[in-house]
Amino acid sequence: MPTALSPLPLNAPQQWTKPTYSNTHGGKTYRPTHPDLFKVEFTPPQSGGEEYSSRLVAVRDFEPNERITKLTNISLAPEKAYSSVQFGKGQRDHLELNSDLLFMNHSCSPTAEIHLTSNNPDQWEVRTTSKGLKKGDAITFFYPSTEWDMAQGFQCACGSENCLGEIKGAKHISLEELESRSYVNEHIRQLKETQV
Ligand SMILES: C[S@@+](CC[C@H](N)C(=O)[O-])C[C@H]1O[C@@H](n2cnc3c(N)ncnc32)[C@H](O)[C@@H]1O
Repeated sequence: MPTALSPLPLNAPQQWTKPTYSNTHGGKTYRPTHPDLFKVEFTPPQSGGEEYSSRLVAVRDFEPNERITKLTNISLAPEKAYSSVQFGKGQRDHLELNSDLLFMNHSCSPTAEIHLTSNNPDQWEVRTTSKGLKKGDAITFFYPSTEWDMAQGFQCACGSENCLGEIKGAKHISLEELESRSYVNEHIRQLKETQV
C-alpha cells in the first residue's frame, strides 16, 4: 500500500531475497532477476563475513544511451542504507531496488546512469552512457548522481584515472564535478542549487 508521502509501495511487488556469496554457492538458490541483460559476479568473502566486492556484469552488448532496464520491483526503503537509492529531496525519499541492480557498484567513470527524473516511477530506468556497453563489462553508476549524503561512505576502488577517492554523496562534490562525470538527477541538482 503506498504511503501518502511516497509514490512507491512499502514492499517489493515481487518477492526478492538478496543473493550473497554463501547463499549462491553450494545451495545455488540464486536466480538472476534479469538473465538476458546482466548477472552478478560474486566474490568470496575474505574474512568470514560477507563483503561488498561483488559486481554486476552485462551479458550482452548495449548501444550508447540505451535503456538497460526500467526499475521494476522497487519499494520505499525503511531507511537510508548502503543498498538504497535516493529518488527525491525528502528524508524518506529512498528506494530499495529489490533486484540484481543492487550490485551496481559506483565508478568515477561510470558505464551507466540511473534516471529518476520522471514524476512517474514506472519510467525510472538504468541507461548506458554515450559509450554503450560490451558483454562482460561491469555496469556501474556514479553514486552522487542519486545520493546527496550517503548512509555509508567508502574509499573508492574504481581504479579510474580521475577517481575522486572517498565517496560520500553529492553534498561533498561541486556541481561542475558532478556534471563532468555523469547525468545528474533533478533532486540532486535542486539540492545543490540551494546548498549554503
Ligand atoms: C549497493 S552495494 C553494491 C554491491 C556491492 N559491491 C556488493 O558486493 O554487495 C554498495 C556498496 O558496495 C561497495 N562499493 C560500491 N562501489 C564501490 C567502489 N567503487 N569502491 C569500493 N567499494 C564500492 C561499498 O561498500 C558500497 O557501500
